[in-house]
Amino acid sequence: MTGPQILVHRTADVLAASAAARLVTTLVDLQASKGSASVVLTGGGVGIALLEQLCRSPAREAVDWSRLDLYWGDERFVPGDDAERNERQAREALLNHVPVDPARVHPMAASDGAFGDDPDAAADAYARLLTEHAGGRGDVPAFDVLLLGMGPEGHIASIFPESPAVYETEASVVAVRNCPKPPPTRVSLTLPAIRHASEVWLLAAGEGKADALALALSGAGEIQLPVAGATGRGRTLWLVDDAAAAKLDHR
Ligand SMILES: O=C1O[C@H](COP(=O)(O)O)[C@@H](O)[C@H](O)[C@H]1O
Repeated sequence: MTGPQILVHRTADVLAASAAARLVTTLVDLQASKGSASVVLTGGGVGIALLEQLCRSPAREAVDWSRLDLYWGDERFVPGDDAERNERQAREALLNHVPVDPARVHPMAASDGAFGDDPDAAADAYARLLTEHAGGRGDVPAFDVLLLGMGPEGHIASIFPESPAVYETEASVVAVRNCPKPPPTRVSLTLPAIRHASEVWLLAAGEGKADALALALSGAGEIQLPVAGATGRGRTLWLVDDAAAAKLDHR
């Protein structure tokens, strides 16, 4: 793999605002060139801050929200109205405030949803949805932009180091149990599904993320450090702040 392109921002706020501006421009370009666009959303501090910044930006009017497909990279498997839900946080930060087409917003199921308290059934259902949306070209759509946060131990989506999810090579979506970070039960895209994206944008802020980023650049494997396996087909972009970049010697 060629290494990620790394863009360092002064603070977490600057990073979120800059990533929001980048996303607007990217969506406008994609919609102009091929009519619609697809984005995979992430939970986490910077991922939600990006959506809040986008909501505040007058430039949001440049996006045709009705021609956008939205997916999630992972979800906390809790009731639909739980404040921990990545979906709920994304709706409150942005989606409730822009005219998205509800039929093109594709959340993962909640623990009180259509599949009951069965994360395997929820994961299988999301995998089927992705296959339908792939339009006969494989199991997963070619997402335009896939956003990821990262935990201090290098987890991305809900793929934790040395966990069963990181060994998955067949399924596009898996149920995740016994997560070291609460809540313990989740649903997540797998690394092969993430690598279907045209562009992967990793968002990381704060000194707690510095070691994992440095290790990933120094050749750590994806089993020990899942972020090392999160690459896009066309481009992998790390959008980070000064504190997260402190141990990188790329500059
Ligand atoms: O639990 C999760 O955490 C990661 C990272 O979150 P952060 O607050 O440390 O940035 C996030 O990417 C993932 O989507 C989420 O479910």
